[in-house]
Amino acid sequence: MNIKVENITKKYGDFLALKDVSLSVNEGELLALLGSSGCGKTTLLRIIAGLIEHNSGRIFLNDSDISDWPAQKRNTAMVFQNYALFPHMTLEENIAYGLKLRKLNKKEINIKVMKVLEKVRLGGLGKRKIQELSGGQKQRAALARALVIEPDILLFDEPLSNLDEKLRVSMRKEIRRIQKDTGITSIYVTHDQREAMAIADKIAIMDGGKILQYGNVDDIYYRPENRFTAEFMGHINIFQCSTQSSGQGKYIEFLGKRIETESEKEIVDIILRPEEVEICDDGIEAEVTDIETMGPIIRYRLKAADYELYSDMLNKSVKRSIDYGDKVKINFNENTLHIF
Ligand SMILES: Nc1ncnc2c1ncn2[C@@H]1O[C@H](COP(=O)(O)OP(=O)(O)OP(=O)(O)O)[C@@H](O)[C@H]1O
Repeated sequence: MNIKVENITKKYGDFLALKDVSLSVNEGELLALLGSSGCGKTTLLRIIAGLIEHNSGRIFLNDSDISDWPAQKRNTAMVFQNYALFPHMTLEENIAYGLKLRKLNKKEINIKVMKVLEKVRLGGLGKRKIQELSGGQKQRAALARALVIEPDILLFDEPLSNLDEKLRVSMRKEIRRIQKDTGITSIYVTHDQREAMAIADKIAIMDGGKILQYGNVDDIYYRPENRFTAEFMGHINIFQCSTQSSGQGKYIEFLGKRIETESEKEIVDIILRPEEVEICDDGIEAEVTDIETMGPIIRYRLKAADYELYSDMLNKSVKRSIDYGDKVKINFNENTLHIF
């Protein structure tokens, strides 16, 4: 199913939580809604599920306008951070619950439950009580319960926030595998940019009830359209620079390079990702003011001309040992600069 959301607005009292939000998700794709706390991610997800009403705008599944359909009719399933499982029931009973409501017979229910438990790798644990499952197993159970009803749309609301880092990484791979396997169109709410990049086909960056940028993972990371997106998607160097005019147009001078810009502004923000700043044999002089080793990557803090900036180098590509206070040469490809 394709999902299309057009010009959704949502008010809580006087507070405008969603401002004219539009987006679409293609059949079989996973869209991550990424933004910080309070930006409206959960509100949008719940509106799509039909759990809360919106003030204006339309929602389409394929070509059907479902804006006025009740939640039960939409055939969406939601996976929550707190699992929302029934603690007094066994794993099997939890998963069978939605099928019983749909009045399937016992045999059909049994087959579907067994199959989905295998899919989420919980086969053999069906008779366990929910309390007897680990955090990761509970999240698999929540996913199984969502999958078993064969939804058209899967909605994930920060499903991995309760798990520790290692489990989060393995569970997001698992969710990705299952989502690709089943081909169910999905929307995944998260505030973690690494999680979004690891799991999604497309990312929508949200802030203040608006979508600031929508695109595939590379677009969002390498071609940010605004400062917020660039800052949200990882560590950055950011500088302010004044623009100058020449006969041919406007330009900025930055670390000895003259860079043309179409910006009309007098002062622009320049963003340069640390992995684009290379310590090399030839280039701009800089002094090392701090070193942080992060396993495969070393992050150097540098002072070059009047700028402080970071360089992330692959540990194994650093040819000689570099110490605090050392003088080094740095370079960067000016095409990797983002000017806002
Ligand atoms: N029932 C409500 N009544 C009033 N305001 C609400 C209600 N629900 C949410 N809000 C407000 O709407 C805004 C968006 O909330 P929402 O839960 O959608 O954000 P979010 O991006 O999912 O944040 P989080 O990651 O913290 O869950 C927030 O400012 C929140 O305080």
